[in-house]
Amino acid sequence: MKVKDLLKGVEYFCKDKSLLEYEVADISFDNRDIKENSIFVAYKGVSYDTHNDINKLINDSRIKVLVTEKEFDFPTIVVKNGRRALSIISKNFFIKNYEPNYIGVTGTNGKTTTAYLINHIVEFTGYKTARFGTINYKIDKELYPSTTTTPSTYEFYKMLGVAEKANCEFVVMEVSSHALDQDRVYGINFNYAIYTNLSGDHLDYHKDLDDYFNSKSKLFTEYLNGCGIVNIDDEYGKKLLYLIKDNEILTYSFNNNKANCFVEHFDMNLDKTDIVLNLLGEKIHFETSLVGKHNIYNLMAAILTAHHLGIDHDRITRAIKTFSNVPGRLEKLIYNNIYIFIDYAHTDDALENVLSSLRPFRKRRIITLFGCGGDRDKSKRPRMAKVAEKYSDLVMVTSDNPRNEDPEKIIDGILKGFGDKSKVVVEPDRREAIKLALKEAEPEDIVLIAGKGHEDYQLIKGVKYHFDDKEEVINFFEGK
Ligand SMILES: CC(=O)N[C@H]1[C@@H](OP(=O)(O)OP(=O)(O)OC[C@H]2O[C@@H](n3ccc(=O)[nH]c3=O)[C@H](O)[C@@H]2O)O[C@H](CO)[C@@H](O)[C@@H]1O[C@H](C)C(=O)N[C@@H](C)C(=O)N[C@H](CCC(=O)O)C(=O)O
Ligand SMILES: Nc1ncnc2c1ncn2[C@@H]1O[C@H](COP(=O)(O)OP(=O)(O)OP(=O)(O)O)[C@@H](O)[C@H]1O
Ligand SMILES: N[C@H](CCC[C@H](N)C(=O)O)C(=O)O
Ligand SMILES: [Mg+2]
Repeated sequence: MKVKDLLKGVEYFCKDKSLLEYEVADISFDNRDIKENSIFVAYKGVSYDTHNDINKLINDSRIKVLVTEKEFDFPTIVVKNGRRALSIISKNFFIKNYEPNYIGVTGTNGKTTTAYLINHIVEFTGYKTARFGTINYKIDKELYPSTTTTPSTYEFYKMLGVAEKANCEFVVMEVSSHALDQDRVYGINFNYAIYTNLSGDHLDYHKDLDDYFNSKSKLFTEYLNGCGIVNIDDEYGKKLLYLIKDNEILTYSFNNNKANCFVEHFDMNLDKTDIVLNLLGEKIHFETSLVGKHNIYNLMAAILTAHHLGIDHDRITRAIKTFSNVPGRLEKLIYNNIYIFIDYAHTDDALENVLSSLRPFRKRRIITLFGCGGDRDKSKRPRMAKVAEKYSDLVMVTSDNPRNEDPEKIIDGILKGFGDKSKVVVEPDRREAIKLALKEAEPEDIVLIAGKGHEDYQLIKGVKYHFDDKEEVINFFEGK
């Protein structure tokens, strides 16, 4: 493709116009992965600035043209923002004329579940979809491993190119605060933007909660051209209402009857929930295998979206009835009448939601096992301990993904949050900790194994080991 065609929609300055006439075969942006005959886009990233390698890059024969954020004493194409340029260049390279219905979900918790629900309802209705998120990326029936919750911009547009060829009419995706901050989806106009909630997480990356919120709100203020769907039980959700301009807004709340969707009635046990919602004045009654009050929020967000898309209520309720579960989200296993739940709760808010949902069904004890990820927000560690202590009869503190941190140090951070350590057991080896928890459990106990959900690995000092909470439970009881 010609460089000038790749640059359509990018503001640039180029002294040597002949660069624009070059033909390139791919896009590069990483010095460890330079493609033959490519245009290289340099930018200052979170931890690395490829401008520092410019002298090597200019002499690399695989690179035909360089796009930079500053001028050098050799010709480059100069742009103000390299990340944004990379997004538009990737879009022009991979996509021809693709205008599906884009549905983006953001918020601290509930993105994956809400995106799965929406995707399911839309597929049930007969549309072809693409879905991007934490667990995997899906294009029609094809699954791809997920790298980050929202793919990097190059990967994102590459996948959209595949979705275009597969004629997917919908793209349902999680849009993380990191992705918004890093312009990974720059170039897309979302038809729907959904806000779930905001609570303490990622404060290693974002300066504070307001900064975290500002990144999330970009989905509504910069990327939305359609309908915003907002949880108004959340304080930041209320703020968001004032920021959304020139777009329709639909709201949801548990019991605020001024919201466009709220709960009239619900009846929940550990297997299913029966719900009556008020949906823009009409009652909608359905049963779901999802449990937990937080999932009612996810359901409201999904149902509002489906309703606005014009999907009739009967079809929505039938779709929800056939929705089984999201892997690793309150995934239930029962052995010897012990109820074991695997859940991805890795923030205090998520843990609070899950444990407060399980607590009413406690016949005997609640045993909670969790750890915290290394190289991630340290402030959530003691807060998670506090929540675990509040709802549990026994807490097993272990490792999550230590990454490059010392597991003992992470555990020390967690232990600071407990008021009373008498019901806390520490076992840094997650496999051993799961065994201990299950050995300890007796019929009618509830065991919550939190933090890793669907993950089938453990990251320790740069090495990815196979590890799967669910597999550990099955092995324990089935003696493998
Ligand atoms: C901190 C962070 O978010 N980093 C992400 C970000 O990095 P960045 O673009 O700023 O890149 P950088 O590492 O500073 O590098 C800048 C440039 O130099 C290049 N480079 C870099 C290193 C090098 O040796 N050579 C080199 O050429 C890079 O390719 C890039 O072009 O952009 C990259 C591409 O989009 C991401 O892969 C990378 O995610 C890292 C791997 C990561 O772990 N991110 C996590 C925290 C994350 O994004 N999580 C969110 C939220 C999950 C949730 O919702 O809870 C997610 O969306 O998954
Ligand atoms: N609406 C919600 N409000 C609060 N907590 C929730 C909600 N939905 C799910 N959770 C809790 O958060 C965990 C993660 O849920 P989910 O994967 O749907 O969220 P996510 O936003 O995609 O998370 P991540 O950013 O880690 O991918 C669940 O396992 C559950 O414990
Ligand atoms: N998207 C989240 C996932 C955390 C999952 C948890 N198991 C951990 O490793 O901390 C993050 O990257 O912070
Ligand atoms: Mg997710």
